[in-house]
Amino acid sequence: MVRAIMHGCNGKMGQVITGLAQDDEGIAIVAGVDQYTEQKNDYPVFKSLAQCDVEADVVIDFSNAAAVDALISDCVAKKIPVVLCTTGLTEAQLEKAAAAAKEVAVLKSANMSLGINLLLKLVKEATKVLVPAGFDTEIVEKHHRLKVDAPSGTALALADSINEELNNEYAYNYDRSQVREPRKKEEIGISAVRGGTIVGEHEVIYAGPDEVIEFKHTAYSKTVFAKGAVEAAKFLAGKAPGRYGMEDVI
Ligand SMILES: NC(=O)C1=CN([C@@H]2O[C@H](COP(=O)(O)OP(=O)(O)OC[C@H]3O[C@@H](n4cnc5c(N)ncnc54)[C@H](OP(=O)(O)O)[C@@H]3O)[C@@H](O)[C@H]2O)C=CC1
Ligand SMILES: O=C(O)C1=N[C@H](C(=O)O)C[C@H](O)C1
Repeated sequence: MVRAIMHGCNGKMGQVITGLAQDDEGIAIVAGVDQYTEQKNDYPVFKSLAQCDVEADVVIDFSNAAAVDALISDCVAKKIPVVLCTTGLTEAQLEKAAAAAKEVAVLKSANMSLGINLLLKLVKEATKVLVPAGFDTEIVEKHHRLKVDAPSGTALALADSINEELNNEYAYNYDRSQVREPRKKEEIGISAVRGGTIVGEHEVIYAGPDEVIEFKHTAYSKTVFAKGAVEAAKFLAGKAPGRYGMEDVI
């Protein structure tokens, strides 16, 4: 059985994963880390990973970007693999995660669902055919009103996947309100909608001459992300240092 520490254990995703792990004989949450350590879990909760004295095989992280620097340092110090799911990381944090992967196994993914991980591949095929034929690419993401980062990590991952097929020559446009000019060809538009309890929707729109093709993924519950994170943790426990992704798990 894989022993996991849940970083951000009292948050929305932390609690869904805690529930899922209770019914899974392949994984046990042996400790948690959160800002407030009041006891609502059947495992001990610490204020930081550094303070956690419980032995574990892997850390699962769903917290917030401000917590990730310390998390990465603590994982390296303790030599524990980490499944990094928090979004909204800075360039410096992404570089820190890449450097940490030389010391421990790091699996970073903005979206743990099967559907989005398939879509990341499908958009490459679509881009290859459609962009040279004159199609423009726009991404629209929708999330619940409590989400603090925008655009979503998934929207950025989709844009990166598309841009790789375009030799990374396209710029991302998040806001057209400040200029009065036609859309540039070499850009990918990314728009964010926030409201209510929307779990997560991502649309990739290819708009061409007289025709439009749209790919859409809708998450109906946080369980799709939680299941992916649990499988990723089982996969990562015991792995050699290096960078891993959900494509290695699925
Ligand atoms: N990769 C994926 O598939 C998915 C990624 N996410 C991402 O995961 C992250 C968390 O999402 P969600 O659970 O909805 O958010 P929540 O805000 O509900 O949960 C985050 C938890 O982390 C806690 N936290 C804050 N600072 C620290 C710290 N220094 N150490 C440990 N814990 C801390 C928060 O405490 P407090 O409330 O007191 O601040 C809160 O309990 C977000 O970045 C989100 O975008 C979400 C879903 C899927
Ligand atoms: O904050 C969320 O809820 C989600 N965040 C992730 C992201 O930023 O892409 C993944 C998912 O869509 C839910």
